[in-house]
Amino acid sequence: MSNSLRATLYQRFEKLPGVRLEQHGQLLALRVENQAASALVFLQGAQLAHYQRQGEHPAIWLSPQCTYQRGKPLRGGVPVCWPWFGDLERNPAAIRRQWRAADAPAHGFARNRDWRLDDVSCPDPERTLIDLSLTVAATDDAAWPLGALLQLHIEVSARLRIELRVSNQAATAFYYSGALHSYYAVSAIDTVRVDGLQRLNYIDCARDWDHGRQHGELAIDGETDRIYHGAWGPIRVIDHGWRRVLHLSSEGSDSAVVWNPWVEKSQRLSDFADDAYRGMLCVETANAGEDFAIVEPGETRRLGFTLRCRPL
Ligand SMILES: O=P(O)(O)OC[C@H]1O[C@@H](O)[C@H](O)[C@@H](O)[C@@H]1O
Repeated sequence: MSNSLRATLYQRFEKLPGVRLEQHGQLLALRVENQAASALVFLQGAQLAHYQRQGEHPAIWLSPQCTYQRGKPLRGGVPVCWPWFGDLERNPAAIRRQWRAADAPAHGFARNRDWRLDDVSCPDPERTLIDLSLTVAATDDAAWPLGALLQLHIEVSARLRIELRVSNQAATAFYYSGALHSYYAVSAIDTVRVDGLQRLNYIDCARDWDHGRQHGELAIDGETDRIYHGAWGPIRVIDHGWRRVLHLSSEGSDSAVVWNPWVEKSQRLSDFADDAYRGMLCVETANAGEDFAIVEPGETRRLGFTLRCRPL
């Protein structure tokens, strides 16, 4: 980012109450604090890295081992996965065909790019609104030669709301899958149960993409990597250790991904301590598996979630 752009951002936003720009390693971030909550959002990937209600435990988990490098997504927070979810090879042919380069980064390229910070506003002492965007122009991106505008709206208040809007700005329709890949902070993974997935069918990505069906609340007691289909209703992460419920409701999503790497995969993951799996759980608001989207020219699609933290 050029110095003049950086200076403009400081000039525009640092005078707002509770708003500060911060440099973390090579990355620029926006810290906001209001009477209800605090948050940290990186311009790279429009990645929220922290959200905590005043006086409570953090709701979002971020690895203390992050190295804050350009082009490398942070381990934790809410990475924006787009225009494909996970391994490109596991996506429908219509999505695979749109990528023209040899190497396909896991979870797409949006989380590695610099987004624009379009606006920050503080409509009242308990609410801060943040808007970021990323333009992918057909003409300057040979690897993904389509035209898209991505806009991410974040509300930091007593609740956390994140909405991704995907608009088609070109003459050709495109397909995508993706996710708001939330890493939630939990007291201890063995005291956590996930409610709201009962009777849903899932793809078990950790067990050869086998198919399964959820019976009862989900307890995490081994590597878990599942795409649940038909996950329209609210999902509750019940944390008995912190006596807290993370209540999630989603928009524009028919699928939810639940991921915890457990013992062995933790040892292989970048920027992740061997025992970090105990303090986090990903419940991702997704368009994944058979739930993918097509965007016609001029159309806009949305993917979003609202997080409410409630006492148990
Ligand atoms: O290490 P990454 O690319 O951030 O991905 C982390 C995980 O993200 C999850 O969404 C996937 O289901 C997992 O398979 C993957 O391991």
